[in-house]
Amino acid sequence: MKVLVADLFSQAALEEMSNSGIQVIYNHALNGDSLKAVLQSEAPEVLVVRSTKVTGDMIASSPSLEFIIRAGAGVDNIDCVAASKNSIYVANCPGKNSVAVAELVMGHILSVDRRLPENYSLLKQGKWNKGAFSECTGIKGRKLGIIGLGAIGKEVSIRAKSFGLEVCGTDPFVSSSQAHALGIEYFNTAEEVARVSDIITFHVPSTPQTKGMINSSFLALCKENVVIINTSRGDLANETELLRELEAKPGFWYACDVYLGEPAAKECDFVHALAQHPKVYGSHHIGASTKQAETAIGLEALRMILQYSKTRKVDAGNLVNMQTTTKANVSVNVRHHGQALAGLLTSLVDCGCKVQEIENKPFRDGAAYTATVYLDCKNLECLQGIVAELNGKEGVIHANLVHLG
Ligand SMILES: O=C(O)C(=O)COP(=O)(O)O
Repeated sequence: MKVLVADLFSQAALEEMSNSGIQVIYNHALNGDSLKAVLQSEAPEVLVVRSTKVTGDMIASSPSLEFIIRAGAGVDNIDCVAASKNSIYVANCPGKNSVAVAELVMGHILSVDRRLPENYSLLKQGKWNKGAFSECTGIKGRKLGIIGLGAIGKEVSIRAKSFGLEVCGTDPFVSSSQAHALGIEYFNTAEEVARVSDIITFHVPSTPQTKGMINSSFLALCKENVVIINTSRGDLANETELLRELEAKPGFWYACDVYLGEPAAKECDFVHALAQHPKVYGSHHIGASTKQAETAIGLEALRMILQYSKTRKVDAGNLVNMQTTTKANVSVNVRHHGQALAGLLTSLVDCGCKVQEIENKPFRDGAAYTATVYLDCKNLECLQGIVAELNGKEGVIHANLVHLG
């Protein structure tokens, strides 16, 4: 099997890949036309990228391609629709860079609070000004709002709590009971989080629902001195409105790792109104750029490549295309409570479903239980299997699955 790795990638994973008999082509400088040309000339079956853009045009003109791996979390740099149309799998490496991103978020929180970048720059200019920083608030006891309680949001919460922050959050795919179990105050909407938080950090992918969500109306709900942190994607912010609010509200600060129109080149000039704004602390999209995260991601990509070379299959949990996000409702009528519901929930989670809500008032004999789950079509098949199995179980009168589309 031939694998093209077209981005910076873990050396250990590259070596392991070659040792496993995989033919590896490694060229992290490939981009745009040069990537398209190598896809055609080398005809790899697998392509591994980080933020390098994989366009529909590249996909359509690479008949050898079977599998694209995003060595990271977000897959918005890959034309997943074109990949699906061409029967090419796309998979990511969920959770493998979460700690690295959460660590960066803590860095930004502390940087804004203690004005670390100004501290450095004054000293570099040969100036001492202890008095300039006496207004810093401190973060203990302040409220952190987390928009998106997935793998990264959870890691942020763990670290924030150890700094004494109170944590609240929202996520349509996480139930209030799951959030409470993590010690997170749960809200149904981002707007509710905005009203109560001193610092708000975003950990959602770029989707039609999340694009532009950091805008004037969201910021109007926030406290005057709010700090917003965006390490997710640049397009979550409406940068024009954000810049206007930074001017209008003296106490409002923004810290980010991501920007609209981020350069494809690893090193170049970057003149950007937000990045250069005095009340914005920025980093260079380095959230995942730790050796630890790179190794974890590299090994996960390697695991998938080896699995794919043997079975031509991709783990459902990693597969991000060939499916649409869909909603289903599962109801189970039980004759006696047994383990039916607990088992159902575990199986749902095992098959990759995110349980949104469960009306599981105290177990009662003869009761009906309902779970609304968001899942992938791929997992729908798996869910159908679980429901069929439940119907054969002792104590279950009837299990039903309604696909809500
Ligand atoms: O994993 C992600 O979604 C990231 O944004 C990390 O980006 P990178 O792999 O460093 O280009």
